Amino acid sequence: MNTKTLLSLKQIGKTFSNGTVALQDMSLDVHEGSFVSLLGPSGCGKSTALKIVAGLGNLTTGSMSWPTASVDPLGRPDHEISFVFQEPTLMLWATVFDNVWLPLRLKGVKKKAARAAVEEALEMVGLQDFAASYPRELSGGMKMRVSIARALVTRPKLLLMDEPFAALDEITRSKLNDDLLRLWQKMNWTVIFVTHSVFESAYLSDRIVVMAARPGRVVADIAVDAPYPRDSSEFRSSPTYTNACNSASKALHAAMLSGDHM
Ligand SMILES: Nc1ncnc2c1ncn2[C@@H]1O[C@H](COP(=O)(O)OP(=O)(O)OP(=O)(O)O)[C@@H](O)[C@H]1O
Repeated sequence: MNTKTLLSLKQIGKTFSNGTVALQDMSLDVHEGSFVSLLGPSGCGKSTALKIVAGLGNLTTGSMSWPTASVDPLGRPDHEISFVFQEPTLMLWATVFDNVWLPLRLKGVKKKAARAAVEEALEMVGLQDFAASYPRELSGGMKMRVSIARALVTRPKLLLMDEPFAALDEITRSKLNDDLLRLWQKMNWTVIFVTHSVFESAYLSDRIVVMAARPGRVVADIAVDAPYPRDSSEFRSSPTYTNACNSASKALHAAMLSGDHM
């Protein structure tokens, strides 16, 4: 396993101007190529942590560093992060192709020059035949696939996913879980995945970081020591999966008792 540290958070804290302590003393080293889930009750700071990693929010205390990544003069990783949100956030008036082209377009890449990359991204998520479709013509799962294609068209090193499948039905979610794992292995990404689901975190990740609220903090760090690819039915009935679910459930339960997140 790769043990190079891609991202290091050292005792980071975030207090919003209204006084809410969204994160306190959060430390986390994320290894290159790992799949880390942030699991926790509502309000424990999962999204805040993800936004800070994406450079979308400032730290109040602590530090964040990228020991192995190339960085710009402000210390931000250079074009290597993509973000996938719970809502696909597609442009409804634009075709699937144009939606996926957007991140490249924002970097000044013309449509013709972007064509190969967009087509490759669509193929990776199984939507090569839908380039000319509009979002209204797609199912919820397909819209999320477009959102993932848009995230991977820039070939990111780190993929940040904020409850990407939470709004989908169980079957679609399970299929997208498998497709995500397949892509993760193929693309050699590092993934930080926010979820409320113990089962999803245990199925997907090699590490589950459990957080508690008020103040948002890390309360458990659970390794899911099983190789990939994970055969869905076999892995879900394995002791490793069951133990990971039990440990994560217990930690989550304790986290919920320790916070007044109701
Ligand atoms: N811009 C903001 N201003 C003030 N408080 C905020 C802001 N954004 C988030 N918070 C608060 O910070 C805390 C952490 O929020 P955050 O969205 O990171 O939690 P979360 O774990 O992602 O929750 P959920 O699972 O419900 O999405 C919450 O108490 C939230 O109300």
